[in-house]
Amino acid sequence: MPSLAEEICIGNLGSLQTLPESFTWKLTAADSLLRPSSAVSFDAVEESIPVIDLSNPDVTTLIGDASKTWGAFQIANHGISQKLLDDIESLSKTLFDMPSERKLEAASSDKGVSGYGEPRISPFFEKKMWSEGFTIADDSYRNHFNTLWPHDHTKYCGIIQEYVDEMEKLASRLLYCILGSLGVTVEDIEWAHKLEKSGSKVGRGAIRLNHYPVCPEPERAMGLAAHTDSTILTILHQSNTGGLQVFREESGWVTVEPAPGVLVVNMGDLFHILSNGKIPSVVHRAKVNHTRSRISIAYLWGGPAGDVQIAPISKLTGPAEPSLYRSITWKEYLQIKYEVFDKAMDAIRVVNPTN
Ligand SMILES: C=C1C[C@]23C[C@H]1CC[C@H]2[C@@]12CCC[C@@](C)(C(=O)O1)[C@H]2[C@@H]3C(=O)O
Ligand SMILES: O=C(O)CCC(=O)C(=O)O
Ligand SMILES: [Fe+2]
Repeated sequence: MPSLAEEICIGNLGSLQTLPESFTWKLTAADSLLRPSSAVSFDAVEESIPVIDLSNPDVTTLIGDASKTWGAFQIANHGISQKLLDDIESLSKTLFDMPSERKLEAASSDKGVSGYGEPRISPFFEKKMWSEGFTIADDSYRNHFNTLWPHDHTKYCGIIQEYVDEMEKLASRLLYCILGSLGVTVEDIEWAHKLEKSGSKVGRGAIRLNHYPVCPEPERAMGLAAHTDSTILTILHQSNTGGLQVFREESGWVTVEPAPGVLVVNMGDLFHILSNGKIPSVVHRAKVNHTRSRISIAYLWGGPAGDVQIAPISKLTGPAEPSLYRSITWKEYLQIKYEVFDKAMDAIRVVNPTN
């Protein structure tokens, strides 16, 4: 008979019959570091973020409006095949269905972010989150996949490779579209111009496979705590079970209902910097479920590879609108974020903005 302490392991949360104290969220300001006002409730309001058809001739206006008001939207007719979405979802299922000990063999090392484990934001919260996941941030996933699937790793690595290629193309297409709505062209940003010319083969992103097991007391638990993504933008595929909520000051928490083949797009902190504050980075979280486990796959896009500086676009700054943030590389931003978390944007804000 294992002791209670042994039973509570992130790899087998789904087998627990009661919610341990360490997983019970009280929704005080400490549970929602980014927007204390968002801590007030577990409930969501009856509103929804727009679904935008990418083949609509008004796509630029629609996407521009949604990213400015919500910092998030959903997309249909995005060109990602249903087969690829199904493939990566079943890869995730196969992984999370493994016994805890097997999954832990692919655990991320202390130094690395890649591999199996808790969400990266966990250390900033008092309570534990009801989820497990696998992060792909560099090529080390190939070794992990070798350990997890000695016979099938080539097939699974192929799916990841294809997913990364397709998502990178889609992410840059969305960037160009949102820039267009701000009256900016790719030529206005040196790195974006290079990216466009190279057919977006020089960008950088990460994938996070998230699994939220069934939970005995979903009302008091949290799958993934309120956060913003440290990206330019994130493209999220959620399985047919919902759980994602986005926060808007005017509305409160809004549930993003899953629909077949529809992807969610979130604006991240780097887009906020790039747009000199015109595009909000959306605060979002994942709730859990009593009867159904849930999988989501996030493609976190950081834009340019290498040590390229991301700065407010000069066309969007001027005497009346001074640059609000200093320039920063993605790597540097991630370092700051995982030192000071909710204060990361303040840490790079220009104190007395002049031009
Ligand atoms: C490239 C990134 C972006 C990371 C950190 C690193 C690898 C994993 C990403 C996520 C994925 C899950 C949510 C998040 C908030 C987390 O805990 O890990 C993300 C975080 C961020 O957007 O800050
Ligand atoms: O599971 C979800 O719906 C949200 C996941 C998420 O926010 C992330 O991976 O960054
Ligand atoms: Fe996120």
